Amino acid sequence: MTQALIIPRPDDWHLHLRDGAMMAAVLPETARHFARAIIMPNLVPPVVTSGDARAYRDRILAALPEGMRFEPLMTLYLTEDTDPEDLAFAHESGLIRAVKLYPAGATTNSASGVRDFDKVRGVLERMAEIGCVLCVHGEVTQGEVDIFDREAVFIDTVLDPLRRAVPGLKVVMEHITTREGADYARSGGPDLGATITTHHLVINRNHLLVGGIKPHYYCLPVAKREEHRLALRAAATSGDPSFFLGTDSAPHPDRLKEHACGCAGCFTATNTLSILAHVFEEEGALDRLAGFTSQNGPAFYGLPQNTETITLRKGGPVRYPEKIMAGEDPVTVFDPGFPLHWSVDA
Ligand SMILES: NC(=O)N[C@@H](CC(=O)O)C(=O)O
Ligand SMILES: [Zn+2]
Ligand SMILES: [Zn+2]
Repeated sequence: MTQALIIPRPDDWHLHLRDGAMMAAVLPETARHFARAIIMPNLVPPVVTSGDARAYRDRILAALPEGMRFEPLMTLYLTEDTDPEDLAFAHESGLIRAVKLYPAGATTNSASGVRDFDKVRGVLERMAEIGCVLCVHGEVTQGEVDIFDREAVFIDTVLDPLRRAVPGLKVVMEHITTREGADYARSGGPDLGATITTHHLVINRNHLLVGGIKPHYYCLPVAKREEHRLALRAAATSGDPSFFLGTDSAPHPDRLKEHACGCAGCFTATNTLSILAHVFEEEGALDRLAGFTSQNGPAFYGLPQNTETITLRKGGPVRYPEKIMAGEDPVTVFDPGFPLHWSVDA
């Protein structure tokens, strides 16, 4: 018996498209299934001004294959020098939907991020006034804080004080990886949301480290203990509108992942929906998949839900490529470690 599930066309509320040949390779992988995505601004150099965002949006649209539709929802990379007037202009004109906060040095291409939070207070207050969402990479960067504790410490020492200092600011905790993250997001009221990635619903830190290091499972925030993975699964499948999908699909060439100092990022765009259907079915929550992938995100961002639908169908094993090519560079597709049976109708 084949089982089918029709859901509104999903959106991805946290996506890395990169630029150039990599963008050309990965953009169709997302546009095939997703209507819109929040596009991360951590290019080198980063997307800082409205001019940068407009030029990047135009490059994305130019790279979109004939016949595919996709709406990039642009973001600005918050720096200590961000001009609040330029930001407000970009937001009011509909060019950007959010601003991204990277603590300096926290993750891939975050060197221009924020060191001194007092320096961005004025910009954050302006954002609260105009209703612009702040997306946050929530990890502290102090060398003395253990990498597995960096998210929980960030919540207590940075995020909570920041939200108290700037009431009314809409914040998305990006790619939460801990029970503490899920609990904080759940208790934060309507101005606080959290994205959860596909891979953090599937892997814990054992998958990364036991039996040999698996560079394609290395991402930031790093996968935590099993109890945290289970807390994320409970949150994602709970139906709570605070939680929505942000795949954080983050492609890197294999030569930089399989390296003595491998880059952080899992490339999941290709098989994300098949994996999510599998996870939600395992949790007995297929009826809540649409909320997570297609409804809670637009509601948080104040955007309409997509009117088109996609059909997921359960059948024989789903085939997907082990790697895709970005120019001459192979990029490994995330391997969930189990066969997938849910496919998306073309
Ligand atoms: N998630 C990751 O491990 N990497 C992201 C950056 C980020 O989202 O932190 C990337 O740009 O590669
Ligand atoms: Zn991040
Ligand atoms: Zn990311």
